[in-house]
Amino acid sequence: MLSARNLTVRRRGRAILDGVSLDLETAQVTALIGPNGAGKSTLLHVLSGALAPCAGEVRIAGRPLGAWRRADLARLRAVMPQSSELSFPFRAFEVVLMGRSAHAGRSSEARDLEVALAALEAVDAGHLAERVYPTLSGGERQRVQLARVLAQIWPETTSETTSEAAADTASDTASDGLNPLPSERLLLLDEPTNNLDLTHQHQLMRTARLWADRHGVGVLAVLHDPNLAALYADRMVVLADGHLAAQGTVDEIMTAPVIGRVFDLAVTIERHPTRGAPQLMPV
Ligand SMILES: Nc1ncnc2c1ncn2[C@@H]1O[C@H](COP(=O)(O)OP(=O)(O)OP(=O)(O)O)[C@@H](O)[C@H]1O
Repeated sequence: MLSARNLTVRRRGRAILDGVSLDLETAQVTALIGPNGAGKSTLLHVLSGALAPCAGEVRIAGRPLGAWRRADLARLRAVMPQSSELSFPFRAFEVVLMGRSAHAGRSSEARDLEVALAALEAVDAGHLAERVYPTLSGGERQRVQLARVLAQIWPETTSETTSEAAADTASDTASDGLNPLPSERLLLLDEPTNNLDLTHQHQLMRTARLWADRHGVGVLAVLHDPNLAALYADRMVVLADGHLAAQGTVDEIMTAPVIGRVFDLAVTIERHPTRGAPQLMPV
């Protein structure tokens, strides 16, 4: 779905991303982990097209990022940045409706509202719909922002209005009218669990998992908690000092040598008692 090759970004003469290559597959959740300053947000900016790399290339569905029309790209992949400040007194549902702007001319106002409200329900924020966004808590805002990106890539074939949306995603047509858009979608999430309480952290990751499994969405999430990542992700990509330190399945990455080397932390790995996923403990 997405392939990135040899991405390099330099700032002040320093490579903050240095020759990073990765692939994101449909229907998979990939966790991007690494120490502070490793380059995770920078990589997400480059993958989303918000930042042009000094070298390297990103392709989505085989097409270079720059060759996509903005509106087509916006219906294919949604990006949740690390923070989204809004000073205007928008109501929460209006913030979520912003995610529907990519569908202008293709979707009715009624359908957009239906999707926005369903997306809020999907992140346990239906009760916040009428609240004024700047008055929400950090975690409440975070859930509204997640609803916004879900609304942006919401499956279009059904009028399903629950968090378990449609079982099948529509094929769509690019605005050049020639090439069908791939039916799969991408979600790029930068530290989506910031400010979320324990319950909502797990709920967010369950939502990411559900969208990967049910709708074939490829999810990349920057996460600071490897244990949370290991419970929900298929793969982990580890950045350290701008370099790709490791990538692989959760079992390949959640090992004492890899985690110890990257985070400079001695750990032991245990299995989750019921789910079997590897969980690390500092020693
Ligand atoms: N515009 C910039 N100018 C100079 N340095 C920058 C700029 N943007 C980022 N950096 C530096 O690049 C490095 C990577 O930053 P980035 O925000 O991508 O890291 P991160 O892995 O997301 O960190 P964190 O986990 O702390 O959020 C950091 O050392 C940061 O200070």
